[in-house]
Amino acid sequence: MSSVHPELSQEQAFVDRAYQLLDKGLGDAERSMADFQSQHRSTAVAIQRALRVLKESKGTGQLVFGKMRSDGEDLYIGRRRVRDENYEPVVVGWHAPAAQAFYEASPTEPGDLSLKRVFTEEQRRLVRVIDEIVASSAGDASDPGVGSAFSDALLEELDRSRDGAMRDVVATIQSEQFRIIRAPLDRMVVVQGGPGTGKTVVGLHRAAWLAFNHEELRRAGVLVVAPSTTFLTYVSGVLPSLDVTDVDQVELQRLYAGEAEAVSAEETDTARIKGTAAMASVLARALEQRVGWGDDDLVLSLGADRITVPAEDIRVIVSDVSARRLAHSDARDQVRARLSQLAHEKHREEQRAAGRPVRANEATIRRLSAFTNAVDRMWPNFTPEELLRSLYGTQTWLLRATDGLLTPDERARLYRPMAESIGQEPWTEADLFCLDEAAALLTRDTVTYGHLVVDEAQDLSPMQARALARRCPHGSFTILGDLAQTTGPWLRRDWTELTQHLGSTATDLQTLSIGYRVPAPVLELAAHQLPLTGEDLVPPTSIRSGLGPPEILDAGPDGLQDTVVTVVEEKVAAGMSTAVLVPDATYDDWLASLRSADLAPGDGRDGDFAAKVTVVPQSGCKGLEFDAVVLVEPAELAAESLHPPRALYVAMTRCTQDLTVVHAAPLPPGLAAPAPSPARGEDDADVEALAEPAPPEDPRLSHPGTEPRPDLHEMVDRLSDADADLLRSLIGRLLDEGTPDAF
Ligand SMILES: Nc1ncnc2c1ncn2[C@@H]1O[C@H](COP(=O)(O)OP(=O)(O)OP(=O)(O)O)[C@@H](O)[C@H]1O
Repeated sequence: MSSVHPELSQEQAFVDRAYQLLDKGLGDAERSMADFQSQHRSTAVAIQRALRVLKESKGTGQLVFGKMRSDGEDLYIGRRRVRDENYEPVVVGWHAPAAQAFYEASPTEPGDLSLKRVFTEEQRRLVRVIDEIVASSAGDASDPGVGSAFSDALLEELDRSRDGAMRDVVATIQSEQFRIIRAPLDRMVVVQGGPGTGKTVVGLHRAAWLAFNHEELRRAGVLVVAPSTTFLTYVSGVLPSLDVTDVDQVELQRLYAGEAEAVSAEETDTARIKGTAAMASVLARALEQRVGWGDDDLVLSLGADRITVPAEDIRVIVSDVSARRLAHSDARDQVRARLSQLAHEKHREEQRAAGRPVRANEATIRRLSAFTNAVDRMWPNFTPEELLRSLYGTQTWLLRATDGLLTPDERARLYRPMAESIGQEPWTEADLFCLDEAAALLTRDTVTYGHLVVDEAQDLSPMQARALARRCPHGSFTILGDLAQTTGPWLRRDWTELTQHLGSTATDLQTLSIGYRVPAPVLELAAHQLPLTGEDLVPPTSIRSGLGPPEILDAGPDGLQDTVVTVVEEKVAAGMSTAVLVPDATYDDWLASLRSADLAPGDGRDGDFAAKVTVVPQSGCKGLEFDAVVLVEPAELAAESLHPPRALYVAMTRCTQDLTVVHAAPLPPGLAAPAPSPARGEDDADVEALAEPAPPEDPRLSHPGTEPRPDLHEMVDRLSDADADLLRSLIGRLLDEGTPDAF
């Protein structure tokens, strides 16, 4: 622990002044808002939102977290820009170009800096000031071991106790991370890194950094996609604390914005079939098969008169419109217009030939119920839910739609009788992505973004990747993941196939190899699982020592519950946030028994991480972290997993300090004894069988273009000059966005 820094009180005075300026700016902005609000409600609401974000970000502290000196000039770096009364910058925002040198400099590679100082603040009081680089040490890289490259500021930050919510790391971003954060936008950046290497924090900081520095991106939108509600809850505080308002966050399962929600589970094999890219072709073909006309002419009655449209002419309309590859509903509009035009022509010809007056125009013809029935027959209207449930529930249609694309067994897995109503359909997660694909075929009006950050991407199915690709038509993605942590049905050896489904051609693969979370002895034990996968997978290098080697406790046949409770009590007494990580099958029992032991555990399934103890199901632990983890009955956990060594590797790498394994059943391989040497393992055959090459582009499945979103600046343009000026200055103060200068 560092002693009190000689310049602490001087730095405290600076921090005090920065807060005073910020408080004053906020007060002024709030007063101006009050005047403004009554006149322009919608704009005022948007600004209110920005104001709230600003207040929240201030609440997290660390308004000023660093200082650097270059050529004798000092520059303070903070969570956001602060200006003085004369509008001169006092603190540079972390995302501004001027702050770059702060992040690029490290103790071993100081660059032009003669001082890099990092502050830790609590409730506006500086509790620590650490000099990472000082003139005398700058450039001294005589000890290039792993430890020397990491500053005390980083190590102290990593040692801070976890409180169930991910924090931003603006004060201690490392140079290898910063390079990824500001990597070019015009390609897909894939970040591969083991557990705890900072992929999630890097992804979130990149989203904020890009939104701040690229106005066109703010207009087009930035979206962060999280793998689950639990995970989203865990990370949701980071972006607001980074002073960004223009980044949306959503769970993968909520991308589909239609009526259906996933309410049922299904067998992995069925989910896998629904996730293959072949399913996109099945849906496109299924829809095509509902389009057409038979051999009978269309006869419309107009009082005593008849209009006859020959079958042959109707089939020409269908094939012409089909050839245009429009969205199904747009095509239907065209079919309807062409059919009414043709029917009107036939009516005119027939009436003229019979010497009778023309009785109807096109609009009248379109109102005839026989006409609407005919359009429905040749080009039926569907919602995505109607299409998918009728396809699943109609054996003959399924047979035709899947012929040559799926095996009979795969087809049989898709069949399910229709529920009584759409609202009662047992939709599953995999169904949601089939519905999303169907929606794109039907209307192509998906909301799109300029950039997507996708976390835990190793588990994506091709159909999920396609849903993401539709939302990011320019292919500007940040893909975060770890191939070693795949726990679903999509095992992959590399990222190529997935990036193809995401529709990107230019890909930049970045690797993170430093482990910031898991203590080295814990990582060492967890890494015994890697050879068991049969893959050549390498764990990260941990920079933490934690509280020593993991403990493995044999609780005996009747002692499991008592042992777990005792261990949890010890960890909580030591002040550690503790997860009890259990097999899914016994989750409810463990929640109940820890409740009855008066431990007041949070329910990890609901993202309830505020309690000191949280029960977490193994299927929902990915991406999370706690000070201490008590891993219960690993053999059971392995037995219910698709890829046992990978599931154990994920579960064992959730702690920042301490891992205890408690078991009554015999331990699984790798925990009981050293793992066998790398060889073809149990997952190996699966990898080859399951990685699915991207199919050639199917012309029926094109992706939509970008729709720019209106933003605050556009709203301003619609106001009168005086209001616009007032508002511009407000936005400048509140959002600090679109900064023309380097600060
Ligand atoms: N530069 C940094 N400064 C401080 N803390 C950091 C830094 N980088 C990473 N961390 C911390 O390390 C921990 C792990 O980071 P993160 O969750 O982003 O890793 P991950 O690679 O996404 O892990 P997983 O693969 O398990 O999802 C977090 O607590 C994060 O705040």
